[in-house]
Amino acid sequence: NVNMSKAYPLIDPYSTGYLKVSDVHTLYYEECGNPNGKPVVFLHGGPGGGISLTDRGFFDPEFYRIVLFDQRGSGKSTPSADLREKFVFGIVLHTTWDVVEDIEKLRKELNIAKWLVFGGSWGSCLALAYSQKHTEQVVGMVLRGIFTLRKTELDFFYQNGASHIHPEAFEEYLAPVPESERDDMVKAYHKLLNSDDDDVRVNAAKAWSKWEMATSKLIVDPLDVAKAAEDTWANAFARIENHYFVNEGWMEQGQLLKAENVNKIKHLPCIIVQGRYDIVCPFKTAWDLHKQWPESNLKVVPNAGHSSREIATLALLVEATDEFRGL
Ligand SMILES: CNCC(=O)c1nnc(C(C)(C)C)o1
Repeated sequence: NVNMSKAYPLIDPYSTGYLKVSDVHTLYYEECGNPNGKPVVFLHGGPGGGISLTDRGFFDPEFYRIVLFDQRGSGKSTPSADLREKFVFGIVLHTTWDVVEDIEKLRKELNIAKWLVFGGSWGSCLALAYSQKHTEQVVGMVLRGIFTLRKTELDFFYQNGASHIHPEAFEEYLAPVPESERDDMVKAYHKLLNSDDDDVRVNAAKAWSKWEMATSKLIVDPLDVAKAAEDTWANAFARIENHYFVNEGWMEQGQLLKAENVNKIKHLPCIIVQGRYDIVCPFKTAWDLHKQWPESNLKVVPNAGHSSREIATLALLVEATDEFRGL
């Protein structure tokens, strides 16, 4: 029952494809809207969340060449939930920086020189990492629910913080973890999500995913919670998220918020849309980013949580992409 009233029509792609980006991974991507329009790339959350039909609705299809893709291991990209970067003796696992380069590979495949970058939650983290590394390819940024994988951010949501707002859902999230291991939930879930026992792995993936889907909106949406019960989706979402969080995104603490890195992109137009009551990626991180980047246009949604699909948040995101048609 997602109210997409402010969104653009959910059009069909005019082109879809698969792009091999490494020994292991092939990405699914789709292009919607105007083939000759201004390019925009949509970076989904999670990581591991994959794109959804409704993600097309943030952009004016007559104006934008809308590029959406499932990041490695996510959605229709293959192999699902695979954490490996390459097949070599011993295991080399993929990192944030491999995904940053995947975006570049896709951009070149589509013969795009520069594009607007749109990303929420993990997508905002990836957008910051990408734009700070490939600044010349970015014309502007629309960011939502700012997330930079600092330990304080991860602790708030996965250990002790959001649990005070949703204690009953948190008890379900705790359930698969032995009491003796509950002092480090991300580490405990890493064991469960990489178990050789399929039942243990899938059960943990559903519990991990349900915790996030039950807390993403100010008013809990049963449809979101139901999504967490889909085995394949939950497995990819949980395994990939946990893999990135155990490694704190392969970034120094606060790296994306450091002046030396924000200064690389602060000349770019940027609109930040942040729910006041976002308990998945609390407002503090958006505030820290804005203080480092005062030129960014911070829009606080007074009656929203984390999701891009809460009505007021969605409206501001569409307003932002409409405004950036003038870039
Ligand atoms: C900690 N993960 C936050 C995030 O990136 C995220 N939250 N919800 C999503 C989906 C909409 C992709 C489920 O992603």
